[in-house]
Amino acid sequence: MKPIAISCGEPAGIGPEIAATAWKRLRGEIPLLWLGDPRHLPEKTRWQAVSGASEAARVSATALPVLARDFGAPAVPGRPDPTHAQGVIDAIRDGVDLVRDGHCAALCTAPIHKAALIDGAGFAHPGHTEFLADLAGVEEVVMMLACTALRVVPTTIHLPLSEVPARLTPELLEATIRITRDALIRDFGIAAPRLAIAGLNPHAGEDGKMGGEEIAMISPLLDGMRAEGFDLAGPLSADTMFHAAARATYDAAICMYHDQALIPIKTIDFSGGVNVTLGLPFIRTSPDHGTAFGIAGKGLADPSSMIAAIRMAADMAQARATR
Ligand SMILES: NC(=O)C1=CN([C@@H]2O[C@H](COP(=O)(O)OP(=O)(O)OC[C@H]3O[C@@H](n4cnc5c(N)ncnc54)[C@H](O)[C@@H]3O)[C@@H](O)[C@H]2O)C=CC1
Ligand SMILES: NCC(=O)COP(=O)(O)O
Repeated sequence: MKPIAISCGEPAGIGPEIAATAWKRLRGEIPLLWLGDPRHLPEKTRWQAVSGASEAARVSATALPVLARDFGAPAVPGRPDPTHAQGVIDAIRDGVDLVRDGHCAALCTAPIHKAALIDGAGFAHPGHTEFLADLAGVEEVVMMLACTALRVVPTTIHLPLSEVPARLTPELLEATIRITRDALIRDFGIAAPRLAIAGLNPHAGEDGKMGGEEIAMISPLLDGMRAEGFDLAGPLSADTMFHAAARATYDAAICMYHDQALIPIKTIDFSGGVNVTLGLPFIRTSPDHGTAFGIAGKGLADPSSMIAAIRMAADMAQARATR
């Protein structure tokens, strides 16, 4: 198979070390191509500079293939350096180009420190999700986090909580539901996806006594989409839709804002969760965690989520190739 491109992420975080460990565990199984400055990899990493994806596919069983960029300076674990910011952004761009041009099967991004990119390079996006949508020229994309026990989707993503109600429009919620359902069918092999939709307010608004968005917007939209054949439950109380028996009734939970979606999944399975962007013209996954500055460079980082993200990218690519 073609390699999975891995963008380096924040060099002062755990991204380089979990990519190196993931290569050790996956070599011989999934070819990789790491994009970044090789000085930022752990010292003992067995890596090899390559000129592109086909060379990466050949060497990946014996060394971590690296498409090298010079970021100008080594990294100090835990201390992001603003001079690295442009290199971090360029590595993501390289990954997108490799995947869009058909050289790599998918892109798996290591975590970035958003503030460092904003301060160091004027990065205009709150995260990969929005940046990748911009690079792909796509209006609407969806963030989904998935583990064995749960899939969650935040309808609004990287927003201050105070801005959520105004940004939560029927158009956005409808697009989120449609993109999620299409992806569950296409990439996750679920023929008739069941979606559970959270309310915004406590007790899903308690019949309008604790907020009006459910009655005014969410319920009418869901009714209209049910008439079209969508299998939708809700709006549901967010506090009671994530226990095991409730999870068994749906394939993905559509939530109204970031923490409503991410707290349950990171609580249930922090090490196995994968962040996947739906609605892009290419495959992108990522570990569910961030840069973990406190443990960077200490050999303590758990590579499980990165490995799960690479495996999911490879599985999605395989599924698309065989259809
Ligand atoms: N996809 C991305 O680029 C993401 C980037 N971030 C960024 O990461 C930075 C730090 O965010 P935080 O909220 O502190 O979350 P974090 O996930 O970096 O850390 C939260 C806690 O989990 C631990 N942890 C995280 N990953 C671990 C691993 N693989 N093994 C062992 N322990 C691990 C950390 O040591 C810390 O105690 C922020 O700048 C945030 O924006 C956060 C999430 C995703
Ligand atoms: N909390 C999830 C997160 O911040 C990941 O964002 P993105 O960089 O994948 O858009």
